[in-house]
Amino acid sequence: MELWPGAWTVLLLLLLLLLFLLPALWFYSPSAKYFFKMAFYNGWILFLAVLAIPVCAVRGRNVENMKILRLMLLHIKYLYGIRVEVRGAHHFPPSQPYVVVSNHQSSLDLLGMMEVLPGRCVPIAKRELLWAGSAGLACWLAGVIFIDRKRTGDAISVMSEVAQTLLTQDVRVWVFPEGTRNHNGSMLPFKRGAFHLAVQAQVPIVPIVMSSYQDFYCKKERRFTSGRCQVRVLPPVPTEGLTPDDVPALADRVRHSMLTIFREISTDGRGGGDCLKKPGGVVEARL
Ligand SMILES: CCCCCC/C=C\CCCCCCCCCC(=O)SCCNC(=O)CCNC(=O)[C@H](O)C(C)(C)COP(=O)(O)OP(=O)(O)OC[C@H]1O[C@@H](n2cnc3c(N)ncnc32)[C@H](O)[C@@H]1OP(=O)(O)O
Ligand SMILES: CCCCCCCC/C=C\CCCCCCCC(=O)OC[C@@H](O)COP(=O)(O)O
Repeated sequence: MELWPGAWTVLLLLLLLLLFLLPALWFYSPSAKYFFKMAFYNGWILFLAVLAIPVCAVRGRNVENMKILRLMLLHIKYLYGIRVEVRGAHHFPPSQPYVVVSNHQSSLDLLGMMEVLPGRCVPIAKRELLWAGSAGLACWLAGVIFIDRKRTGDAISVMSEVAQTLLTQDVRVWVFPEGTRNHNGSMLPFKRGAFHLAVQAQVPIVPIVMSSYQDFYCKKERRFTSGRCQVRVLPPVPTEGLTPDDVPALADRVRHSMLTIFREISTDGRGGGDCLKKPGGVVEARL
């Protein structure tokens, strides 16, 4: 086979790029490192999902498949040198349906989530995730509940169906009540779906707080190093006897308790900030 003469030069340049430029970028450019690490994170999850799909497909769409995904994802924290410390796991009610609510900083939340995910617990996710290739299909097979955030009525009726499922099929649900990722060192106002869900099903709410990632991860600064994160499970909040009228106060109370813990367990004691590092390594808080 004859190659176009210039092709050798191109191949040689590509080889040089692989051998020297990429490692050099890795070592000397934190932004490139951030980019590679995030690309690998997503790519690795997509790859693992390809492996998980046939195994999960044997059972069809089933919440028990979430155990398989969980086991397959647990090692990722070691690849990234992230120490996840879990506290308060004894607060999970032993055998009953409940609604977990947790803060949502980034797609890295998957690491903390898999660390504590209880049995028969399904996350509620935005519908767009269903189209994330193999990851979307794996999520669907594991029973992840998808909602269309652009159609409030549809999202609410899905949540109401979930309330029925909670009771009849003994499942737990994991909701990110901020409704979107938020990495600004605080928590967004909580949307009320999770709280309506818990009140409709009359099941407890289990709040979970993941400490700020800002010591080791900041999207804005393109910074991603190794680090540690604490996942704190708070005592369950009962909803027995509450009505829809009680939902706003309930949501505020839970958010307040979570924010207090978030500030307490985030390493700079203030829950980070807008990850703006001042000279001297002090993180300026923007709460
Ligand atoms: C091995 C490889 C595996 C690879 C696979 C991948 C790996 C792992 C698998 C699992 C991991 C998956 C993890 C996925 C995480 C994804 C996280 C997300 O996608 S977060 C985004 C989606 N989640 C949410 O949005 C949840 C929080 N949102 C809400 O609760 C919202 O309220 C809503 C979505 C229900 C509606 O939102 P919106 O349209 O903005 O409307 P609101 O203003 O919030 O509400 C309008 C009024 O309606 C009231 N309301 C809300 N819910 C109910 C209800 N159920 N019943 C009755 N009324 C309800 C609400 O209170 C508002 O009224 P008001 O008078 O203003 O209070
Ligand atoms: C062939 C199609 C290829 C698509 C490639 C998509 C790449 C996605 C790869 C892996 C997915 C990893 C699963 C991570 C799960 C966490 C999801 C997540 O954190 O979603 C964000 C969502 O909560 C809030 O979204 P917004 O902040 O509102 O936005």
